[in-house]
Amino acid sequence: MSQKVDWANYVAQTENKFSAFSVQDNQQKSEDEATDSYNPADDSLFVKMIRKGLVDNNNDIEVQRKDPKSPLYSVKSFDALNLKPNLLKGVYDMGFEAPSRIQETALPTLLADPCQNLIAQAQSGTGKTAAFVLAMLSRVDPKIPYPQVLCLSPTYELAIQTGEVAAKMGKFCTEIEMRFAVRGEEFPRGSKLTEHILIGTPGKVLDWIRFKFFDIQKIKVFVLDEADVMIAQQGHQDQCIRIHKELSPSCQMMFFSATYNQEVMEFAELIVKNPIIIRLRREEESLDNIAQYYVRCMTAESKYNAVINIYGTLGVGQAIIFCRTRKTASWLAQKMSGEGHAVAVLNGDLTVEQRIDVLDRFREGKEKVLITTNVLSRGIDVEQVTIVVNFDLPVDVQGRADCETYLHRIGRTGRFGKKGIAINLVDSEGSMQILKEIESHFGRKINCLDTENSEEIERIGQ
Ligand SMILES: Nc1ncnc2c1ncn2[C@@H]1O[C@H](COP(=O)(O)OP(=O)(O)OP(=O)(O)O)[C@@H](O)[C@H]1O
Repeated sequence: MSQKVDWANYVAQTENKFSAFSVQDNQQKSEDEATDSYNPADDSLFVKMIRKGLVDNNNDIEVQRKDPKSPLYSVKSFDALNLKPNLLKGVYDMGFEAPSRIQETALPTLLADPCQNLIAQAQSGTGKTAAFVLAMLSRVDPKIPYPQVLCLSPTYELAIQTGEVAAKMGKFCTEIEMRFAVRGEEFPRGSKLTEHILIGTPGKVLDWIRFKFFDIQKIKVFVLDEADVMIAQQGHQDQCIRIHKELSPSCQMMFFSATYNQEVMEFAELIVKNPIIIRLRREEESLDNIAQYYVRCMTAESKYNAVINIYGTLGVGQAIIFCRTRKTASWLAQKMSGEGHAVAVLNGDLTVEQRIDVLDRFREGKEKVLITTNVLSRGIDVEQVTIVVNFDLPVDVQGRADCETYLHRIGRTGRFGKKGIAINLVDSEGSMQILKEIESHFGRKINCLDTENSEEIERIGQ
């Protein structure tokens, strides 16, 4: 597939990304100076506990595939899914041996003739991207030189990642071309796009519709990745609905996400005509392969120490730490890197080039820890992430538990059946309350990591 993307555009030119930090040391100072009952002897116990949980991280995928309760369960092979030979070649070239449950169930619907609309839910890291990318590539007629498939993602990074998956899968479909519709991609007025697939973010796509760079009526497949946040009022509803309204009534709709709350699902069913719906029961939403814990950290110092301890457990793995605000993320990154730890920060303060550079470096393992905000909570796929830390628990604008964001955040580990650990730092009665809400929402116990309780050591590895 010839991608008309100037990759150099996406590579950061800046030598020192940390210069973009807005350091808020003063704001944190009083917390940092607070005394703490922290005991260095706890370190080794804590480290041992986490390491034990990650021993044997190569959960046997074959075993999971044969377990009907697993999201990786499948009875078919890729050969049985009626994919074009060059696509099948691409799938096998990526090292995929068999489809996951969502791939096996969604693809026959997505490839059926006449085409069917689909609203699909599957757990994070279980191959939704591959499912809709295969459908996108299958539906293209490469002989017609204009955009026929439009895929929207909530963030720049996710659009780029999806494009990279499409490029790999379509490696042998050399006649298919695609274009990113993201910040930084500019055209002279009057231009017409000739690529078959557009992958982008809603704002840029709306601009391109307005400038008539392509004819939205000719789009025959419309994919919404992270569909719930794309159509939620607090998310990108305005822009996505404006795009959706311009589509031809015969356009095939494909909505994918790991989460849909009731309200969002009702809205999705309103805007998608006669959809096939693949849904999970609440108790199926969180994955067994991600062990969830919380640590009580009643002072800023003990929160910071917990992060340092977790850093010490990483071995060959990597961690993503989620903070509520850009300020906290920058403060934490600077404090850690100031003490010689290999960490990076990715938040909205950085330019898009810097953001993609940070993510690339993290993927290459140059930094062990990525400190970020909700901007990276969804979709980002980095196989070696073994630990996710919620430095701050996710809350909505009213300050209530944001269970959907929680699930997406912890889903940055435990990709495709691997083992992962999610650790929540609880720093007040309020955050304990939020943790309890999350626990009862998913009906899953989040265990306390008590560094003085050696029985925990036994439990965490099971
Ligand atoms: N059939 C398969 N066999 C082996 N690996 C696969 C298969 N399908 C997908 N993967 C791998 O699993 C990982 C997770 O897949 P993907 O990113 O598509 O998950 P997702 O369901 O879209 O996750 P999220 O909800 O976080 O967006 C990726 O690294 C992908 O390459």
